[in-house]
Amino acid sequence: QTIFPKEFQEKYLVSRGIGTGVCGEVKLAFERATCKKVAVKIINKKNFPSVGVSHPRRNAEREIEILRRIDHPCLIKTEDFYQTEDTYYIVLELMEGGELFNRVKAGHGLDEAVAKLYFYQMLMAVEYLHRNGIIHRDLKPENILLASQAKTCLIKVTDFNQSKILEGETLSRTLCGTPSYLAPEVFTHAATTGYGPAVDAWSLGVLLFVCLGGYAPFYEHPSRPSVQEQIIQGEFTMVPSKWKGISDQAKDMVRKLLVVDPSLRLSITSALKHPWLQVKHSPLNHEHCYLISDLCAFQDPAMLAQANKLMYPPEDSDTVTH
Ligand SMILES: CCC/C(=N\NC(=N)N)c1ccc(NC(=O)c2cc3cc(OC)ccc3[nH]2)cc1
Repeated sequence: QTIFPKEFQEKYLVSRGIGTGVCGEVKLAFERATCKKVAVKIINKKNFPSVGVSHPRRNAEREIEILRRIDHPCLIKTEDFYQTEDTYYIVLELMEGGELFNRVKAGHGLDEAVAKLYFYQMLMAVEYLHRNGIIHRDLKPENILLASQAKTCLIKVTDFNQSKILEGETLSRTLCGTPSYLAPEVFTHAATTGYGPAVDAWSLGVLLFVCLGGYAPFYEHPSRPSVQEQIIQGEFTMVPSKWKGISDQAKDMVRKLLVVDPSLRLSITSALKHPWLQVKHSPLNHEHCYLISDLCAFQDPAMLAQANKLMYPPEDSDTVTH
């Protein structure tokens, strides 16, 4: 049973567990003064053995640093923060819709229009992270939270435990000197240990595949190669019965993201320009439009124009809207 710091107890009344993760649990809590519902993520500093490269405490400190830096409508926001010598207590806005994982595990995919609305928001969130020198590296349905039970809702990306901050400063300091003695990889993979932002594009491809198809592209099966082998080969199947109602543009988006060679893989910015997201006949209804416009209000005007194009077909009468 988790014990909470006294000052935490004074401000919040903790209720039941609402989600579990590998590195701790999430509890529902009420702010006593306002009765406002919040989520509390409890991260035990010591609960992983200190094995492997990523030292748990450094991971947690990096995550806290990332949480402080980010501000985007599709990224989780922290409201309060407490720690004891062995546990972090992070108070977050409550995402009433829970994890995307529970929406898609039912075995069939989401409506294409809903998958598009969620995917578009994930792309905007990840594009913002990359623009701020952060690679998520652990995008999966458990880390996509839904704001409400409604199908058309805001989503937020969470869990920066595996995230990496591109060491821009060390790289720029390295490049101040005379470059003539620097090895080629300092320029190509210097900022990350072989990880580029493209890893997030691959994960978004897997996420989109699961949202549309209702099953994973790479999965354990006795008669199939290992999951790792399937991924390295980029081997996946769009089972006709599961994908028959899905548009060719949606399938094309998935295929261009699930490309093994990161230099050939669709980038996040290119994905935002893909025809599937430029539709004039978007089947999304008007409530999405405001949602997307509100979301994009945080972006630069170009993004807002982009979102409105997605939602509001041009005025000219000859545009066919299905
Ligand atoms: C600031 C911590 C970021 C984080 N994880 N970080 C980590 N694992 N290191 C994290 C991970 C999971 C969550 N989950 C939630 O907020 C959440 C709300 C919720 C509501 C539900 O039903 C209403 C069901 C599951 C839920 N998870 C929030 C944050």
